[in-house]
Amino acid sequence: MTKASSSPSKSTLSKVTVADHPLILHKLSRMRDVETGVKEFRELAGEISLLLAYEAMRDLETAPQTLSTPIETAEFPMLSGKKLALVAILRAGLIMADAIVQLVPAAKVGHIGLYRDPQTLKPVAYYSKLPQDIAERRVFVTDPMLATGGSAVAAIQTLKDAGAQTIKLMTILSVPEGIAAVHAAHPEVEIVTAAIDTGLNDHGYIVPGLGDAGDRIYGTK
Ligand SMILES: O=P(O)(O)OC[C@H]1O[C@H](OP(=O)(O)OP(=O)(O)O)[C@H](O)[C@@H]1O
Ligand SMILES: O=c1cc[nH]c(=O)[nH]1
Ligand SMILES: [Mg+2]
Repeated sequence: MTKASSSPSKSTLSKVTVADHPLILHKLSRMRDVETGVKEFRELAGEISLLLAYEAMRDLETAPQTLSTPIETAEFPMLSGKKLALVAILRAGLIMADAIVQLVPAAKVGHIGLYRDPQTLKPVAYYSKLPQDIAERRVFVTDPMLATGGSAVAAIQTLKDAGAQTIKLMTILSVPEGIAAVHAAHPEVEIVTAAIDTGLNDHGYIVPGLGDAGDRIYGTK
């Protein structure tokens, strides 16, 4: 039996935040359970995504704005700075972006379609649609699984090619191999994840993991 995710709080890895809040860990354990069905799996993925966004967006800028409460007029913090974009790596990342957009409804949403070839484990690109002003936005890339890192590396490169400059990667499960791959290719990209698992099996699946996230979200297996 593998010991599940004993990642250090807030991580000691540079540029990696492990959001190991008890609520997140409990929900993640429910997601891992092979008995958890499609409906609950989706709900849990959405709930964890909201909690991860709380952590990932902690450094959003605010600026004081003058407002009147029913009691008095004063200055209060409102979001300022760069506008936001959520970019989902299809398919599985869509569930995260769909949840997070509830928190930041003015964010634009981009989609990058990639699937991992089961033999080579290399990402195959099949779609890309990004906000035209992506260069001016803070970008949060969403994908529940960071395994070999090939998909995240490719997606971030697509974003950079389109002009994106400020990019954070949000994942539910990561492994050291995937984190290393992202940081080898894109050292400045911060990663916010719920857990860092042990590693990968011979098929490139995260161990102990939760299986194929896309298949579990969409019921395709
Ligand atoms: O780090 P990597 O080794 O690249 O693996 C991670 C990728 O694999 C999964 O997508 P998948 O290819 O299964 O596509 P799907 O979301 O359509 O199921 C997952 O959602 C990531 O995008
Ligand atoms: O464990 C894994 C690895 C890649 N993609 C998944 O969906 N799950
Ligand atoms: Mg999949």
